[in-house]
Amino acid sequence: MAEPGSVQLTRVSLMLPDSRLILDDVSLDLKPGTTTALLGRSGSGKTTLLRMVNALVRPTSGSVVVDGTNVLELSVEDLRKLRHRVGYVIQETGLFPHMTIGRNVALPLELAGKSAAEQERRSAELLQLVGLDPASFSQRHPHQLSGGQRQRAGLARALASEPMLLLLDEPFGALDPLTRAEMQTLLRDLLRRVKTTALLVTHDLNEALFLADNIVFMEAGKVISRTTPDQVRTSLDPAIAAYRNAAGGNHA
Ligand SMILES: Nc1ncnc2c1ncn2[C@@H]1O[C@H](COP(=O)(O)OP(=O)(O)OP(=O)(O)O)[C@@H](O)[C@H]1O
Repeated sequence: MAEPGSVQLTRVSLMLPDSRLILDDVSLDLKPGTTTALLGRSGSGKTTLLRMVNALVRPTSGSVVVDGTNVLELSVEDLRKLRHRVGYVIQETGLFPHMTIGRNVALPLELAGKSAAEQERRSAELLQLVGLDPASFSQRHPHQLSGGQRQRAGLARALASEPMLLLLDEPFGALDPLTRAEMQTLLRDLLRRVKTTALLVTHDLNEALFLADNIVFMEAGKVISRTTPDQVRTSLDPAIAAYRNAAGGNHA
């Protein structure tokens, strides 16, 4: 039996109807409880690859296996169940604007059939966990929060269903450097505590070095290097050295 949170993408490619090859024979193996960062230039295919994990994008060839199950063969109903077990955080948070923060965070719990009391209790606990005082934030709407606070609420919602897998697509891309550093520390602490598998798309090498166990570099739809933070810090590979030089280095 596959361990919860294991992910194997094997030789996936995506060719668009106009014959553009967006992903070219990419394989990725995420071990349970580890964090993998995808780094690469804009347009190299990082988001597309991440979205393949929960079948938001389907490859034209190759397989996508989560917890031992080929997600490309799942029924609509089973795919829905799988997505409930996957936390998804994007730059724009995806919070519903017409719902309060408390309701937004509780939504996965409601979908999982939890009682109203349980939803309220867990939602307050999760807000606390990401550093938002429930008494002050539960009843507000997303537009009444700063970008950083919204990102915290988005993270709380992603954690609500105790996900086996967290997909993080440039989660802190829109934040100022100080708030971003705060959120990176928060995420690192959370990842250590909840021990979920995580896949992080980022442009920021320092973010990858700070958060990830494994770093995968992409270029033009291909994986060009699979490394670890320690290897990146000392690598003589010119492509990796170029990233290092561009990043300057604060967490590294
Ligand atoms: N639905 C789509 N239809 C057509 N082309 C697409 C679609 N989605 C992505 N692409 C193209 O696929 C390529 C890879 O896009 P993707 O968003 O995966 O890159 P990325 O590495 O995440 O970029 P960024 O860092 O800018 O977010 C780009 O050339 C993009 O224009």
